[in-house]
Formats: sequence, C-alpha cells, structure tokens
Amino acid sequence: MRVADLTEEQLLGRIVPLLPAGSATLVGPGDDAAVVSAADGRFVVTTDVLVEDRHFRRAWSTGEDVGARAAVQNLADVAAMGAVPTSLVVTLAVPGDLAVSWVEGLARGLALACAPWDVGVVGGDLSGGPVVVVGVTAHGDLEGRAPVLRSGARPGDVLAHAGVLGASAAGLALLSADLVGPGDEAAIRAYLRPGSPLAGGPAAARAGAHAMLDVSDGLLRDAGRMAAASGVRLDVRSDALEGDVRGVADAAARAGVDPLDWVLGGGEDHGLLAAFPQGAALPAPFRAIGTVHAADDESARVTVDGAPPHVRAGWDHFAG
Ligand SMILES: Nc1ncnc2c1ncn2[C@@H]1O[C@H](COP(=O)(O)OP(=O)(O)OP(=O)(O)O)[C@@H](O)[C@H]1O
Ligand SMILES: Cc1ncc(C[n+]2csc(CCOP(=O)(O)O)c2C)c(N)n1
Ligand SMILES: [Mg+2]
Ligand SMILES: [Mg+2]
Ligand SMILES: [Mg+2]
Repeated sequence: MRVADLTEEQLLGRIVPLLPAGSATLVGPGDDAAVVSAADGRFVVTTDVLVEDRHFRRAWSTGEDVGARAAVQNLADVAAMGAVPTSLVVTLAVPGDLAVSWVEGLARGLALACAPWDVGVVGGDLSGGPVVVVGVTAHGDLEGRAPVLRSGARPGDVLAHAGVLGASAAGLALLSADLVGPGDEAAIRAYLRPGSPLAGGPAAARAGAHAMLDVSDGLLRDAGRMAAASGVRLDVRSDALEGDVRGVADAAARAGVDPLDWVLGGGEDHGLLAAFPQGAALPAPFRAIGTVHAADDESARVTVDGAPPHVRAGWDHFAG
C-alpha cells in the first residue's frame, strides 16, 4: 500500500497512534493547533508547510508572496483556536541556484504578514533541497480563554463564516489556464496572498463560539471535519453564499466551471468557519451561512439546502 491509496485522514489514522502523547499535552493532534501546558501557563502551537509546485509556483509567486502566505496559513490555525498569535519559527529548504533576493523577499513577506499582530519570527532552520520548501510553526496565546475546538458544535447552533470563499481557487484556476484578465486582481491576490480575518478568531472565542476551524481544504471538506469531530450534521444555505458565488462568477464562466464548485470545494482562502450558540451576536466579520443539526446519518455530515452536495469535496494531498 502506498500513501496515494489513502486519504490524509486515513494516513493520520495510521501514524498518530504511534506518536507519543506527552503529559503536557492539553489538546493533541486533530485540531487546527495543539494546546500545551507549561508551568507558567499554556500555549497554542501549529505547523503548516508550503512546497514548491504543490502549493505555489515560482513563475506566479514572488518570495514575498510565499512568505506572506506561509505566515498567514499558520496564523489562521492559531486564530481558529480563538488564540492570539505570538511568534513563528521558519524552516526553509532552497535549491542552491535560487536568487538571494527571492529569500530576502520571503523574509519581507513574513514580516508583512506578522506586522499587524506584533508577531516575531524567533528562529528557524536552513537547508538545501531540490525545490523550495517553507515550513512555519506558529505559537499563540489563549489569553486565559478555553480553546475553541472543532468538536464543540451542537444541534441548534448557527454556522457562520468570516472571510471569502472560492477566491483563491478562482485565482489558481485562472493562473493555471492562463486566463487572467482585467478584473481578476482580487482572485489572483486571494491565491497569492490570502487575507485571513485573523481578529475574528479571538472575537469568536469571546462571543462564545462552540467550534471553529479555518477553511484550508474547501468549505465542504473542512465543514465535514467539524461535523465529524462534533458528531453533528452541518447544513449550509446556498443563498448565504451568493456574494461569494457572484465574486467568482465571471472567472468561472471563462474557465467553464460552476462557481459553486470553487465556493464549496476550493481551499486556501483561510476564512474562519464557526458554530455559535443560537441567539449569540456574531462578531464581525462573521455572517450566518447555515445551521447545526443532530446527525441522523454519518454519510451526510454536510448538506447544502438540506441535501447532499453535488460538487467535489475539496483538496486532499493523496486520495482525491
Ligand atoms: N505528520 C503529522 N504528525 C502528527 N500530527 C499531524 C501530522 N500532520 C497533521 N497532523 C495533525 O492533524 C490535524 C489535521 O492537520 P491538517 O494539516 O489537516 O490541519 P490544518 O492545518 O488545519 O489544515 P491545512 O493543513 O489544510 O491548513 C492537525 O491537528 C495536525 O496537527
Ligand atoms: C501550484 C499549485 N497547485 C495546486 C494548488 C492547490 N492546493 C494545493 S494544497 C491545497 C489545499 C491546502 O493544502 P494544505 O493542506 O497542505 O495546507 C490546495 C487547494 C496550489 N495551491 N498551488
Ligand atoms: Mg486549519
Ligand atoms: Mg496543516
Ligand atoms: Mg492549516
């Protein structure tokens, strides 16, 4: 059996039981970030890697783009726990013929993404390698609050999303098909430098969110993860996604795809999906996109307008 015969979840199911737990672990593998106790407190920690030609192409992305994106995808995982980011460490593998200015650009991109949060890059590691690989580990502070896990959604909750859906997938599709035209700036930027609504994470925690994650692999796939962890069904209302659909409709027409495919199945926008108790005031920029229901059938973890969706489920590095 090869890894390509498994989904990411199935591969993790094989390796996580082999890993040591550690007595300081408060939240281990399975959420957007882990929570670890320390004698003088707790911290949130998470890591994500960007691999050249898998996550970005140097023909499309500058070093600054990749640095900013590597930071944001990790800051989003910290925010998705309801925490405030504090620091990053960065590992970098680069081919020897890479321009030094590209690596300087990467550092500038990291700094740009960290600046609004007063987050420091406090270390890292350097290696040579056949392609550029950027690994970022982010740490965060829960400021005394309980972490917001994927597993806390309850029937009756309001499902809400902060950020854009489908824009990054649109940008990637346009670049891939060489279809970029005037008016595509937002989609291209969403792919090259996603702008996650990071302040929404701690705001959601303060507002009492029951569950939260960032949408990295597509709304349906990531909602499925929240639904499975919480033992519920999430129902998305398609009319709540009309703004996102409109935002990519023109690009989708040119690419010959259904814009809903990008909105429901595209990843890498790094918006925040959260379940709030009914009646809670949704903090900006969250907007309601659905409801949480008791799970009547494990095969229908996520429905759209009450029915199983017909679009592709989202990104998986191994099995489709
Ligand atoms: N190699 C690994 N060893 C241990 N745990 C892992 C490994 N890879 C992933 N995990 C854990 O599995 C869970 C899911 O990881 P995943 O990367 O899908 O989450 P994410 O970062 O929120 O999503 P994305 O990578 O799409 O941004 C996380 O809790 C993560 O820490
Ligand atoms: C050049 C190029 N080709 C394809 C894609 C699409 N893509 C790669 S990984 C991923 C999901 C999140 O990954 P992860 O779980 O690793 O964070 C997506 C949608 C891309 N970004 N760049
Ligand atoms: Mg995540
Ligand atoms: Mg990850
Ligand atoms: Mg992530």
